[in-house]
Amino acid sequence: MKYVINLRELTKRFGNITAVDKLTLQVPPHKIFGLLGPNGSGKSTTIRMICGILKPTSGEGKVLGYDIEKESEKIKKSIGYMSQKFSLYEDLTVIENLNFYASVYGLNKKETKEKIKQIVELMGLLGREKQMVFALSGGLKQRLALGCAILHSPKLLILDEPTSGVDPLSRRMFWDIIKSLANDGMSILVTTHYMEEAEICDLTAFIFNGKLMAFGTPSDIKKANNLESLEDVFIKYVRMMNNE
Ligand SMILES: Nc1ncnc2c1ncn2[C@@H]1O[C@H](COP(=O)(O)OP(=O)(O)OP(=O)(O)O)[C@@H](O)[C@H]1O
Repeated sequence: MKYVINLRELTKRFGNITAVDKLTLQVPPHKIFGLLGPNGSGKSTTIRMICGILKPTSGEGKVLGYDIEKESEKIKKSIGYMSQKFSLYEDLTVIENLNFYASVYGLNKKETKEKIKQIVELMGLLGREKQMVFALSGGLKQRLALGCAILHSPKLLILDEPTSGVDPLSRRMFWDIIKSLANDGMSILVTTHYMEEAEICDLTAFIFNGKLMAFGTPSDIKKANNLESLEDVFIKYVRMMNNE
């Protein structure tokens, strides 16, 4: 497969608001792809269309080779999704949460046992299997949520602001895991407001008012703008959009 995400002129309007405006981009496999933009720029709307849960007003898109309108069920089964809200059951233990998601994904007994063992180790949750989720720190909850999102070994993992509200050490550990998943062949789409995280991505896209402003590697985008950091690029675009 040439592209895991292939969008052509993808557009979503809500009444007279154009949340996503003729978005065209292609993301090759095995990359960490960062979707960047200020609040309300259209990132979540784009992600909802990519996941097949929101129909575009016009344009088209393929995700893992599947059409986002006609084959949304196949997309839903092949992707992993984690948002800042974590979707964990607070009154269940770590292992009960993992078992629950394994059954949702239809894993058999043997797969469940093997996969959970692997994930508990990878996420640094060894020894905490029987702890209740409500008693875990934000960073541990975040890694457990990530573990639940990858139980079915998705080819594409979508992370919507996954590190909001967790401390710097937890963020560092989280990104080390993301990098190792990408090294093992997973493709990753991540949105973040932290530009130092965006610098880690292999590819980034900046969207403002639903429109694509830049797409490329962090170093190409910095070079094209003659700036030293993605934070400077981000600020430049915000000022341009505000006509400052
Ligand atoms: N269901 C909806 N109905 C009406 N307007 C919507 C709906 N969903 C999003 N919007 C509008 O579309 C625009 C893009 O919103 P979106 O949530 O995609 O932005 P975002 O980049 O994800 O923002 P944030 O960083 O705050 O999560 C905003 O103006 C928002 O108010």
